[in-house]
Amino acid sequence: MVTVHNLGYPRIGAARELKFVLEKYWRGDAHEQQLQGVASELRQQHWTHQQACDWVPVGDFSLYDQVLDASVMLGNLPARFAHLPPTELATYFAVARGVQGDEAASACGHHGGDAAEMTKWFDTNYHYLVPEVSADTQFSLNSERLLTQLAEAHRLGVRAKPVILGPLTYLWLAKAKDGSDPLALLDRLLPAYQTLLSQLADAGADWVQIDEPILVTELDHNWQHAFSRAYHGLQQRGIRLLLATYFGPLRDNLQLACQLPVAGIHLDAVRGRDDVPRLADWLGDHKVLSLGVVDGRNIWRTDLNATLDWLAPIAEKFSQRLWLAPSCSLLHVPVDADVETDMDREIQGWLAFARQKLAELTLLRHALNHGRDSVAGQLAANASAIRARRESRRVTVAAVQKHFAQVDGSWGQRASAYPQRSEKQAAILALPPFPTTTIGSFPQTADIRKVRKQYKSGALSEQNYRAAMAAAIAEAVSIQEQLGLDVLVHGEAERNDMVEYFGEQLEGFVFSRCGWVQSYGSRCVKPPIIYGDIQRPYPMTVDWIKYAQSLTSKPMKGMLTGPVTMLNWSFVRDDQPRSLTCQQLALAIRAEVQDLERAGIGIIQIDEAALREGLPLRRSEWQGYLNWAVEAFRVAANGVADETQIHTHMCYSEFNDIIGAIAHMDADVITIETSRSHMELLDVFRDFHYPNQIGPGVYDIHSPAIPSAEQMVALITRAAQTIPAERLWVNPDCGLKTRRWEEVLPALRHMVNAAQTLREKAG
Ligand SMILES: CN1c2c(nc(N)[nH]c2=O)NC[C@@H]1CNc1ccc(C(=O)N[C@@H](CCC(=O)N[C@@H](CCC(=O)N[C@@H](CCC(=O)O)C(=O)O)C(=O)O)C(=O)O)cc1
Ligand SMILES: N[C@@H](CCS)C(=O)O
Ligand SMILES: [Zn+2]
Repeated sequence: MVTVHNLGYPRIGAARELKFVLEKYWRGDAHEQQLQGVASELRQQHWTHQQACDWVPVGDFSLYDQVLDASVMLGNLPARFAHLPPTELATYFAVARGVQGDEAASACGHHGGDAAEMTKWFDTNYHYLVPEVSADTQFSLNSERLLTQLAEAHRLGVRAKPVILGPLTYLWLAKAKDGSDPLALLDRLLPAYQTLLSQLADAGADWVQIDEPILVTELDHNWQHAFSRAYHGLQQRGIRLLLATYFGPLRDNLQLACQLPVAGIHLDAVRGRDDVPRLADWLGDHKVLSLGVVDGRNIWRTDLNATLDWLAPIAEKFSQRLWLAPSCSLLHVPVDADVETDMDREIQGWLAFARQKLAELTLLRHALNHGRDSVAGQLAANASAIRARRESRRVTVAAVQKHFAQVDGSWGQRASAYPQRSEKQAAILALPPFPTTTIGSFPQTADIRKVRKQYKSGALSEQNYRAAMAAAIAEAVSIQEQLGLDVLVHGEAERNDMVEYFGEQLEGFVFSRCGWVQSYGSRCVKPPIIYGDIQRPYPMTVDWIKYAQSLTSKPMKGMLTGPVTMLNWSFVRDDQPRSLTCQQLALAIRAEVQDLERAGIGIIQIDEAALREGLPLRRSEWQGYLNWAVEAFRVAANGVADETQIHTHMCYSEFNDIIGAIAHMDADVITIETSRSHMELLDVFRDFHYPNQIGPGVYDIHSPAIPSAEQMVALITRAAQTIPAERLWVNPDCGLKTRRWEEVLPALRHMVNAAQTLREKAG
């Protein structure tokens, strides 16, 4: 008998209940009790959604982030919060969001309240809070949260499988500020895990899922050895460990994984299917083989008949030792496709969100345990949905294919090299030294979002909606003129999201109404769905940018999202290589770039905020990705005359390994995140002799703190020691959409003053 289990469930709520109560709580409009009440209701609801599973994850629910939960459980909070009670909610949110202003002064000392660093969870658009460690770190177990949730689940009759982050992955995710090696802390960490497992056994847990996704990355000998050592130390009477790996194949770590003394192994059989024969051979006679056969990273229905054909011999061999699951936690997909009644019916029929994915798994279980005939009707319905998608005439568009066939190497090439282009651009733009600009978005105020909601629900006419957006743009332009910025932006008021906005206007995309996916904390994104060939039926931004330009004599930057970021932040069709879909996106963006140029816009920014996160988890595969990703950017950007200045923006701070690819993008100007690293990041640009212009961020937009002009002068002075001053721009780290005007106005005023000071100093 095959078993079905789940690795993790979306926790934000189908109607984003958790987001709304969290934000209420943070505003002081809800008590802790109310927050915990909603959280508990959500857990119950989610367990109900999963009740058909034989094992249901418990402990995957988090009020903010599962890695922060692990840090709290292991008693490892950043030292600057050490004086706060470690298990209190106020401490938890202080680490997640920082403690500001007066609160910081009283609670944490002058600058002690900075939030923990946030970064991408593997190759997803989810962000976790980075554990901070040092050579002195000590761990002490606080398992109350997990044990309470386990008791709650048991009370409700849930067949609970506690989920914990494994010790190696925890240390791998951690950053040591003192330069020490986090792996050296393993011996200090393991006793906490041993005690935890024994407590879980006492609390009646049978299986424990222990997540070690780093097993799908290239691990050196030290880490591989540490796995053996750790797991030999974690054997515990009365508890069976299911070692969960996901986001890729095990490959060179497969043998290691098979040799670990655990009771079962979960493999992502969507991305790691080629591993299955070896895993099945090497696993041994007693271990459970859990196969993630339903894609937890995408929203397409699974081809159940093909999956059954493939699974049948494995089920025969493993019998009750075969478990089925999604490939990874369902955190990365929305909750329910059935509520998407506004969506094109045909395409809705091709989709499976979290609830539908679990239903697919139980159907597979039924077919394997009781024969396919017992679910013949449902399997036939699945087959017809799969066939409908495969044969749909809406997926392939002849005009796109024809356009695509015309692309040759010249499309990615500017007419002249950077030195010639920059002279021409400088002559036209006549910008001062240290030109100031911003990254694109201005605060998305509650008013702006409310107006959009009214428009989308039909309560506001298109004319009135556009008038409201025009007013917001005009205000943003006027504010920038008053501030004295050199290159202006329109502020992106009309955009719900930098990816969704463009997807909504392109053919080949569909949109969900409620398909929210958590990005971090209470923040969510609604990734567009790419189902077919992509075309741009009409210009997407030209009217707004032209309007903004008409309000000022200063240069107005056109503002676009690049093809690689569009791809990486969407749910992408799985019937052709991602590189091909990316090229189609590139052609659509290229057409927009050329239309902006024709409309007289002389500076165009193409954001590639997600270029780096698309890097495969294994380094050996990086170059292949970078080749097509950079070429897609070049095709999008380089169809313009030398006089048009192309900017790109990347809001992350790790360029060391990809600087060659960044240089090959050949944008005239790149704006990057640097303020937190105090410009250290620029060393790599210097060492590489990066030739083009750079705008290193001088204002950390993730913090509500308002940097002074002096701080910004110091940062740019530091930057000028690394990069020639004539190639430096002055700008924030990223867009300002999540900030409030009260923070943005003084910060930008200081930024303009800082540039002025630098110009005076330079004489
Ligand atoms: C730069 N980042 C982005 C990533 N991915 C993207 N796709 N986009 C990004 O910008 N990944 C990396 C980072 C992640 N960072 C963020 C930052 C901020 C958010 C965020 O603020 N998300 C919003 C939702 C944004 C949105 O789509 N808004 C819509 C709908 C607004 C809405 O919810 N309206 C309410 C009613 C509001 C009212 O009445 O006042 C409703 O419909 O009920 C819009 O503006 O129209 C969030 O709130 O979570 C995400 C990732
Ligand atoms: N232009 C976008 C980039 C974010 S990465 C913004 O300013 O919000
Ligand atoms: Zn950014």
